[in-house]
Amino acid sequence: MAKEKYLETTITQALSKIFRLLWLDKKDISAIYIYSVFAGLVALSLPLGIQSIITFVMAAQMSTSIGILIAMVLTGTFLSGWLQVRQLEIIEKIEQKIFVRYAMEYAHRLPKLDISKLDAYHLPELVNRFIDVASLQKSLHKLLVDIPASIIQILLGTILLAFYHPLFIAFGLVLLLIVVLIIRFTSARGFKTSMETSNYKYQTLGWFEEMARSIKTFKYARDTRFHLDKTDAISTKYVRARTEHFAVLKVQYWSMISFKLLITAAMLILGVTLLTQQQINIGQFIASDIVIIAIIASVEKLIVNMDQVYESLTAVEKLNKVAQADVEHTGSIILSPTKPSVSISFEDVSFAYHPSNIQLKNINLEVAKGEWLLIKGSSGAGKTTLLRMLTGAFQDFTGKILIDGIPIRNYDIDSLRNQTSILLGHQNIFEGTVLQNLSLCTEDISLEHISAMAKITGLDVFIQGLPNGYDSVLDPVGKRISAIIRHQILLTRALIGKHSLVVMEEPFSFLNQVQKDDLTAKLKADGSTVIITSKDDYCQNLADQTITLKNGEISYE
Ligand SMILES: Nc1ncnc2c1ncn2[C@@H]1O[C@H](COP(=O)(O)OP(=O)(O)OP(=O)(O)O)[C@@H](O)[C@H]1O
Repeated sequence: MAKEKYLETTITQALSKIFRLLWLDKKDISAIYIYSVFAGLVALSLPLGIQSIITFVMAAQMSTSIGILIAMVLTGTFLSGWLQVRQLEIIEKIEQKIFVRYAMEYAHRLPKLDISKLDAYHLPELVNRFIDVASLQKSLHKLLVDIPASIIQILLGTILLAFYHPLFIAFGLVLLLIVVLIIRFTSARGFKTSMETSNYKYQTLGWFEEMARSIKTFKYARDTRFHLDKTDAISTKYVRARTEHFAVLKVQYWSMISFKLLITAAMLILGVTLLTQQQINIGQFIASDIVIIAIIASVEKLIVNMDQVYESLTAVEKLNKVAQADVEHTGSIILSPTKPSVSISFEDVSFAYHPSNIQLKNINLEVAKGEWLLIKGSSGAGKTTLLRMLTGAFQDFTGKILIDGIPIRNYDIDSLRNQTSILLGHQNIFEGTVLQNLSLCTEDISLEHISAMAKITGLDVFIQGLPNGYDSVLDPVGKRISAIIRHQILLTRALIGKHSLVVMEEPFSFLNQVQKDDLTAKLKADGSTVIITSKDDYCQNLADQTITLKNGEISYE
């Protein structure tokens, strides 16, 4: 499991990321705030209306004005409810958009991720970060509605109190300043601990995924506690991180509670003093109390929603781990689809996955158009690495790799891969129908072409035996199919389309003599340049050249 690298992100950077995300919906969000201000004002009209009603009642002035005031208070209540529903509608729309935006970003970016930079990660584990869309959606409501509404309510309430006596506002502002300072100085730590908590959450999830993936290993293992011990170790770290996070939240909660206590005490004492000194009347006293209660309710809302701020910042950070991960480099030259073959040359090429361990050393080779190159070598010699270089997967090699005399880095990577028939051990079957697995729903591929390729590899017999033929659904990773069928599916997939270059790892394994001959005949007829690895003696006489790799170097022994 790769260690999370995002602990270094500061809260300011995280805030700017969430700001950039929300900026996309700035119109909707502005509407929410406009509604918030209106809702705040309407809510405050309530105490003013009640104050007037009490003044009328105290003065024993039962007139039609009371009826109008009551109607106004009721209208205000209805209006604030309506504004709330409008806000909810907008938030719902933004939440839906965020889901779709991230889903599309993940789908678009995943196949383009820079594999060389993500080597340390297990991608199926990495994409677990998508579940943070739900955390973001959940906290978004608090972030956009509840928290701003509370802040607006507190500010407006404090301003309104100033109309009763200027002392109210001075006191309120000092308290607000204290709260702001406490949040300012504790939030960086709060974000850091929130990120740590989240890291351990994903480690737990990643570990369960790993256990599930290799379930048979654990099932058939001798009496072991390894799975429990490891889970226990991660859970302990999670609990420790969470306790630290909660400690930060507690400081913030207590500062809010102190604010609440102080404002209640001060306002009540001040109110009673002003009332007894007859500086305010009973109606003003009751109204100011209603405002104070509203402020306290808002402070309480802030307290309970405090952790949601961290949750949303952390969620965006996690989601961006894939949504903003580096994508692979691509050039601008389109490899023409009309070329039947290409020439390949490696000039003094060296490559290392990690600087300390060079996998390919000073490779020099020339493959003319339409030629076959067979690469041999023992396990770990660098055969697959050499083939992968031709797919444009790695860019940070030294030396030159030229395709038709043009550096491979200059080619548009999609056009290069469209013209290359690729069969590598890293490819796999995904959960979908046989047809989807073969064609990946490429539009310009006919079923006749697909079945012709399936006939060459011998896959047609398997498909004909399936109850739903091409529409039969395969398990993830092709779990319930045999190794030969798996190979035939991947080989057929690689053959589909028109290619000027064929890059294949062990294409002939599992095939019977007829299938081998059919495959050879097809590749020879196409006239493509073919670069393959094979342990099969069958290939010996097919290739125009054969090289043997030994520890990443061409061996001339
Ligand atoms: N993604 C990777 N990150 C780091 N090292 C890697 C990676 N892929 C392969 N290697 C290492 O590079 C070396 C060459 O591996 P490669 O897969 O190219 O050999 P190979 O000749 O194809 O072996 P095999 O026949 O077993 O597939 C090995 O030491 C391997 O451990």
